[in-house]
Parts: sequence; structure tokens; C-alpha cells
Amino acid sequence: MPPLLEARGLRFSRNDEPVFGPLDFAVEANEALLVQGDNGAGKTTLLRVLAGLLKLDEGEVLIEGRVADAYQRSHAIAYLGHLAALKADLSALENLDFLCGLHGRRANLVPEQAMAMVGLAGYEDALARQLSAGQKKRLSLARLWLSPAPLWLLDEPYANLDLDGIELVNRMVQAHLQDGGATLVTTHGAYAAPPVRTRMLVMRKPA
Ligand SMILES: Nc1ncnc2c1ncn2[C@@H]1O[C@H](COP(=O)(O)OP(=O)(O)OP(=O)(O)O)[C@@H](O)[C@H]1O
Repeated sequence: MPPLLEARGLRFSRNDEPVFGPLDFAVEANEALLVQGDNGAGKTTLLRVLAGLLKLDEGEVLIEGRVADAYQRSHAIAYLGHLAALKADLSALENLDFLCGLHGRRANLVPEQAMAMVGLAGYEDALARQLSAGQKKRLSLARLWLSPAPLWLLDEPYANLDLDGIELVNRMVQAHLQDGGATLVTTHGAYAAPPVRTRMLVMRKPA
């Protein structure tokens, strides 16, 4: 079986300044790839490139052994960014409905169930802008849980979460991997990582 995600010779520059690359890595179904590196090493940029939000300079991304352009990748990937991509004036539930309309939804799972799973039962009608930073993160996790995409790109998923939230992320990642999915997780150190089969990618600023 080919890896769920494979990157070959990925390079990205901004204004002719190299940000990262060339990078080669792979992650299989049932695995996590821990993307480590100092502040500014390019972790967020890499995830945004993989998700198709930024354009690659060079290299190829393969999904299940096939070269996938940004559009094809967007179907296979669910991206959890630093900032929750929420509409401030919609309610929590409306946000989930909107995002499911945009990205699709797993069969047999409805937004209310996902909200309960992330500890937000009772907040369905709260406006997104009234949620705390941790609650917004939890709402983004509910969206992730609803996504049908097999590959999760998680940019600092533990940020803003309490201990219970950290355990929630780990449980979600474990369940997703058991279900045949894979995930990339950015982190500054190995101190926070899901307890699953893990590969490492250490990023350094190009010299
Ligand atoms: N929108 C942008 N415009 C210009 N430069 C940017 C932009 N976003 C990031 N950079 C630069 O690209 C480099 C990589 O940034 P990136 O956010 O990918 O790093 P990171 O490894 O995720 O860092 P951190 O651990 O601080 O989150 C940095 O030098 C940063 O200053």
C-alpha cells in the first residue's frame, strides 16, 4: 500500500527567500508525523502548502500514491490552523453546518453529536465570537471530527486547551488513526504528542 501522504522535494520560498526545502517525507495510514522545529522554522507554512492554501515552488505531493494538485488535496485533507476559521457572527452550530456544507461531513455523524463530543453541549446557539479561545479550539475540533477527510493537518492542536482538551485531542487522533486515517501534528517539542505510532520530521531554517 502506498503511503497516505508522500512529499517529494518540496520547496517553498517567499520573495526569493527560502522558507523550507527540499523536504521528503511520508506518512502512512494509522500513523502520525510529528513536525518539529523552532519558531519560524516553517511548520505552519508547510501545512498550509500541503493543504493547498499556498503554492509550492517545487516538488510533488502524492496522496495514496498519486500526484495530487491543490484541489485534489483539499478533498483528502482537513486542516486545523492556529486561528479557528470561524464566522464570528454565526452561532457555534451554524458554523459547523456551514463548514459541513463546504467540506462535507462524515456519514452517521451530526454537528450536535460532534459538539457534545468536544464538551460544547449547551453552546449550540452561542455566537462564535462569544466563545473563549479554548472553546473556539474545541469548536474547530468538532469540525475536524465531522470532516470525511482521511488526512488531518493539525497546527499546534494543543494550544489554548486545558488538560481535558489535550486528552480530547489525543483521543481524537487515536480514534482517527485506528479508523485508517493519518495526521501531521506541528509542535515545538516532543512534550506534547499523541500516543500513537509516530514518525518525526524536524524542520530547520535553510542556511
Ligand atoms: N504571511 C507571511 N508573510 C511573510 N512571511 C511570513 C508569513 N508567514 C510566515 N512568514 C515567515 O515564514 C517563516 C516560517 O514561518 P512559519 O509560521 O511557517 O513558522 P513556524 O515553524 O510555524 O513557526 P512557529 O513555531 O512560531 O509557529 C518565518 O520566517 C515567518 O516570518
